[in-house]
Amino acid sequence: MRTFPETRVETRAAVQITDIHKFYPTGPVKVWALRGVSFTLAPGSFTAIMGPSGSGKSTLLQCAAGLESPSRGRITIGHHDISNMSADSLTRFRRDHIGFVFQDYNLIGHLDVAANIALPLVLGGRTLDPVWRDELMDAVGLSGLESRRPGELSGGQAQRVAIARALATRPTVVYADEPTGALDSRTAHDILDTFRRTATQLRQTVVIVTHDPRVAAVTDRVLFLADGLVVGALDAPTVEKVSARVLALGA
Ligand SMILES: Nc1ncnc2c1ncn2[C@@H]1O[C@H](COP(=O)(O)OP(=O)(O)OP(=O)(O)O)[C@@H](O)[C@H]1O
Repeated sequence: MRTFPETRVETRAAVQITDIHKFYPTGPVKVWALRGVSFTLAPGSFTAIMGPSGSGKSTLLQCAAGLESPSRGRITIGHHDISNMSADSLTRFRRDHIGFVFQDYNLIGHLDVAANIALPLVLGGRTLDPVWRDELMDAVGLSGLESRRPGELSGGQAQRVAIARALATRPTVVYADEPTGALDSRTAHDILDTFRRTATQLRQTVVIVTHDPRVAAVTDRVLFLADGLVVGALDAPTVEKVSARVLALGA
């Protein structure tokens, strides 16, 4: 496989999350999904977020990506504080600087694979460099499927299109919610390898939510959430160490 063509040089934190709170107004009772989460991610780092069901993982990812507004706290991506951006600025900023792999892929049914992958660039008035497109297609194992429509893909292939689309703009940070959930173990391994190489070679910051200790063990650092708080972190994780922490949290 070829190497990625470009290296980003960043001098400060790629992502800074400061004291994020988030509640959902559900009837008379507020549900506090996040209750004061702070952490910093270095450029090129690969981080997993784990925790029991309902601990706030998806909410944290959505807030960190500017898809949900936190009730309180600050989120900085590169040099930009996204917490105070107008809706229009945030939409543009997200398109250029933040990649997001949704659990249900969010592919456009009437566009083929190549057009789905190029979409974030096209929406911003740009085109996808064909060399980079081929690198991406190769990296996620989709070469030859450029003309297929999402309805003609398996779940795993659709997920890989979503990942390639999230990487297409070479964003500062890529978030992925359970990115290997629908994949067989070989493809999951290839996808994790792609994330690992983009993190290392592009200095692209990658954050994934996962329930799988084998997936978390591929990352540099695991953050553990419980009841809307970061309750622990594990550097240089192994399957055994992650499993032990997960067990202790009752995840
Ligand atoms: N749109 C919403 N409206 C109301 N409550 C919500 C909403 N989204 C999430 N919640 C609540 O916020 C809390 C955190 O949910 P979240 O989906 O972030 O957890 P999670 O750790 O990702 O869970 P899972 O592993 O089951 O996906 C839960 O109590 C959940 O019920």
